[in-house]
Amino acid sequence: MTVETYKVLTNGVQIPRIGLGVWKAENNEQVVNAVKWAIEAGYRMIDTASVYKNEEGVGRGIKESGIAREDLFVTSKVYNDEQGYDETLKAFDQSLERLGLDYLDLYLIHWPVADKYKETWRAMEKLYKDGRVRAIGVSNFHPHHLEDLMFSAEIKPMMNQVELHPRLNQKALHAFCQANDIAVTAYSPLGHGTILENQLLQTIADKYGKTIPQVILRWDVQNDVIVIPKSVNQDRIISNLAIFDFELSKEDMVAIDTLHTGERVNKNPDTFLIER
Ligand SMILES: NC(=O)C1=CN([C@@H]2O[C@H](COP(=O)(O)OP(=O)(O)OC[C@H]3O[C@@H](n4cnc5c(N)ncnc54)[C@H](OP(=O)(O)O)[C@@H]3O)[C@@H](O)[C@H]2O)C=CC1
Ligand SMILES: O=C1CO[C@H](CO)[C@@H](O)[C@@H]1O
Repeated sequence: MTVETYKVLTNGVQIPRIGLGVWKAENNEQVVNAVKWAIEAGYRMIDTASVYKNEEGVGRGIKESGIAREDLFVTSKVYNDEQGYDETLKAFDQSLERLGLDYLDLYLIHWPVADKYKETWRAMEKLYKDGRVRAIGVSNFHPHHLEDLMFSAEIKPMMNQVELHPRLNQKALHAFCQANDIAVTAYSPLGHGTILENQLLQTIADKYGKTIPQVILRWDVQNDVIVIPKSVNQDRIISNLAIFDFELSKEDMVAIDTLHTGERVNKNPDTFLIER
């Protein structure tokens, strides 16, 4: 199975299959270097968020890399305390300013804040219609949130970014998204660094002469899931991208599916916002 390095979103926009995640790359110097190393290695997508407090570093990394803006796909997100119509428009401007960019490729509602996400979505639609962002979507939305949002939305979300890794394979959510033309991005694809040792994954990795992270990331792209592994280490940044030169067999894909336990490393969208 050949996998293109880009996926086409429902509105025709091309999104790279793999990008660099930068959550917890909080020190600006660290994020600047990670972004530059990633672009140098061939990454064409960076995933940040206002709450990561590193958009300025991401912007500097992009600028110092010398890459043409149109060759890069930049995602950011509106956080929970920034939601609402006017608040979202303002948060978007602030993200752009910190990034030093004049448009985003993808803007996401970070979490489904129950009493706010519909209003927030109207602002996302405005930003999209005004040409300030090339695609809009959500993150941490369960099917019931998506159904509720789509019921009143003028423009359907083009992306749902969710926690997804071998221990939480999100099969039902993915099927729901595919049926509704919503692409899926796996965040914490390496379980936030907790799925780096496993006998089954090691056996599969050895068979292909690859590492466990490469096997997991390849499993994602073969499942038509976009991935955004985070690393601030140059060797690991380079190695995580080396997933387009091998193919997992159907048997190995199914074997990886058996690792599902339903365990999360992040919060459950149904309870997180109640705690907020
Ligand atoms: N929408 C949302 O709510 C969320 C979105 N995200 C996004 O997803 C991205 C990725 O998720 P994240 O939770 O950061 O975790 P990941 O699953 O990407 O794991 C990152 C951890 O794995 C380590 N690592 C990365 N590559 C390798 C490798 N090849 N070998 C060994 N260790 C490795 C990193 O360390 P090191 O840096 O030292 O290499 C880091 O500790 C985030 O950075 C963020 O952009 C994440 C959480 C929530
Ligand atoms: O992307 C994420 C990482 O940081 C945030 C703040 O802790 C989380 O809420 C979110 O899921």
